[in-house]
Amino acid sequence: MKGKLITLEGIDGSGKSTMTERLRSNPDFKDFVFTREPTTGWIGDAVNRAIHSDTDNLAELLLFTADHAEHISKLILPALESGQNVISDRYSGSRYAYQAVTLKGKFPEPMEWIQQIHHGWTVDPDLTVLFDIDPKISVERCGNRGEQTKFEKIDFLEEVRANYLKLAEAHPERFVIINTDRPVDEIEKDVLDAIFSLLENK
Ligand SMILES: Nc1ncnc2c1ncn2[C@@H]1O[C@H](COP(=O)(O)OP(=O)(O)OP(=O)(O)O)[C@@H](O)[C@H]1O
Ligand SMILES: Cc1cn([C@H]2C[C@H](O)[C@@H](COP(=O)(O)O)O2)c(=O)[nH]c1=O
Repeated sequence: MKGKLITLEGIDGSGKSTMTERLRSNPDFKDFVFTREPTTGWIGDAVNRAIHSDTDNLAELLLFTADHAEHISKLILPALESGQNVISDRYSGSRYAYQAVTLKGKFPEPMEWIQQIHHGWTVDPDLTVLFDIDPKISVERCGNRGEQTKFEKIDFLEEVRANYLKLAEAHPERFVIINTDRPVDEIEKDVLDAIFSLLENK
């Protein structure tokens, strides 16, 4: 594969979409493919129905995972194979961090179980930028936006954050943790440093 896959991860309201828009309007990124999960396709629409309703947690994970499979085969792989760099606002890390909380008690080791069902077909990112912030701050930021998902609760997001930090500890070779309780310009500088350092080592 010739292109690089960069994913932006973090709890709700941590600033990923704000940064995605900054990168998208940066001329250095004009040839990058920007994408997101849940996707904007029909399976992504089904995911959005699930997260705004009382859907069974396992069914919800499987919908997110189906959306990921479609994303990989229709967009991620073709783009990378054609040499394009891809930036995804949320990706598999969201499943490992969020659904490991919703499926607590259903499986002895939910995060490992979820990772296992991705094995053999997912594409691991070359770089994951983890937008790290205290959920008390991010939930307050979300309060200033419109529609909320069922995940935007402080206690729940504390657990999601802990899962993200666990993933970052397990994969120091590709995770960069960025404190996003700071002005956007400062965050942007760190994000650009992380991305350019990956691309320089190509
Ligand atoms: N560094 C920052 N300082 C203050 N407010 C911010 C900062 N970054 C983003 N915000 C604001 O916080 C809110 C959430 O930001 P954003 O939508 O970028 O988060 P997100 O990580 O994409 O959230 P989600 O995953 O839930 O969609 C927005 O109202 C945004 O304007
Ligand atoms: C990909 C993915 C997402 N989620 C959660 C995270 C958010 O609460 C929503 C998506 O909303 P966004 O504001 O559009 O980012 O879904 C998840 O639980 N698992 C996933 O795999």
